[in-house]
Amino acid sequence: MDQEKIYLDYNATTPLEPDVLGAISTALSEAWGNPSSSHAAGVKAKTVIDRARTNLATMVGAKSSDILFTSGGTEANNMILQTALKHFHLCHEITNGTDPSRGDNSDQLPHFITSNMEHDSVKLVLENLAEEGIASVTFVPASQKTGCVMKEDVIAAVRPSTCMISIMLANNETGVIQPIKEIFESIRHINLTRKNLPRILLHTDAAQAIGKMEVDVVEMDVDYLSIVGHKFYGPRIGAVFVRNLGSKEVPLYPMLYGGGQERNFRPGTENTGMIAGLGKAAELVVQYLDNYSKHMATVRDYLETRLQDVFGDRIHINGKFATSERLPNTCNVSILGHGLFGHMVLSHCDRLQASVGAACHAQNRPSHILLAIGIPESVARNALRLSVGRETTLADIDIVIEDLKQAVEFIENDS
Ligand SMILES: O=C(O)CC[SeH]
Repeated sequence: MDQEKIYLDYNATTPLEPDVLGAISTALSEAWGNPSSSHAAGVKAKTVIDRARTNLATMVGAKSSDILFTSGGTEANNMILQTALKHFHLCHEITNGTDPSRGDNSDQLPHFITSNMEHDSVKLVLENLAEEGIASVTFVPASQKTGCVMKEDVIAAVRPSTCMISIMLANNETGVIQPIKEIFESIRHINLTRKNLPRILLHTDAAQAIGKMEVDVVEMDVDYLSIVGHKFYGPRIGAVFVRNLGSKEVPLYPMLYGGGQERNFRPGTENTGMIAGLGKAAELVVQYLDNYSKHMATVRDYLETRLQDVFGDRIHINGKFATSERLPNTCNVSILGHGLFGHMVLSHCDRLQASVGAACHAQNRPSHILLAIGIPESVARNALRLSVGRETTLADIDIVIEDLKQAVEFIENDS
């Protein structure tokens, strides 16, 4: 009989909390009206949506009028990046000629600054804009001493045509938390001194951070923030925070045109059921974040202790830096040894369900994110990304450790 699987891939996706499922089911059965309709059925649906919007705003310290629902994180990130591109062209004269110090026309194009560790829904958007000659992009390498993008390196990358800085709040593979508040604070000072130049807009993708650590848009002083429901036990839709949405200072341009929903920023008849679920997931984070993060940290730390107990100095924790913070639930670990490739070890585990890196990346080659923070290829290709959840127990970890032990022994005896 198949033994119960132990899921340690919560950074890839999470199950719905039962209360979230209940909220979705109730909304689908009782608030099915068109939220734009003025009759009772429509008003009922709109009320559900407004309550969800308020819960999301509370979760990130925002005004509810600054929250917009999207189909997910990919749409949120694309919308924000495309907004910066359009805003550059709509609002700023492009300086003629070139900057001699650069010897090219890169200052004629909107310039983006990001890190070399972003999720593909930021990385590939910017890579494509650069390849098509529509924008110029600086991918600031993370420090190999901290796993973080350094403020000084971001500042050094700023040029007159810089229109946006987009850096994720916490990395999905290593869990390393980026110094967003510090970086954006320094850029705001630069914005104050820039005359007749594009104001540098500030975005962070908070997909992996929400539900695991405090996320406060006022404290971080961001202009935009991306929210992804299925990373914090919510449904697979998302939302964006836009500071003072509708103001000229922080613009937002629609990628879709239609019936005027979401104040014309994101038209399309609202997905009331999923929005209700997202709102409930946010409500639970507001209520229980401290418990969630403490529990996950306890379990993750126990996991790393047990790994070291069993595998000793063959264990390399990828993304653990003395001066950087990590998400409480993430352990990126390599078991050193010939043939112990991450995907091989996982394929010989009977009970563990995890990944070697981002679910949307190939699982049979070293992660570019680990290589980017200086993990040697021989270590990176043995990486396992283990991410614990709200329900993960110490007993689960004991099972996982035994599973990994037998998988490693099998591979080594077989080689
Ligand atoms: O697995 C992840 O890290 C996110 C989905 Se590509």
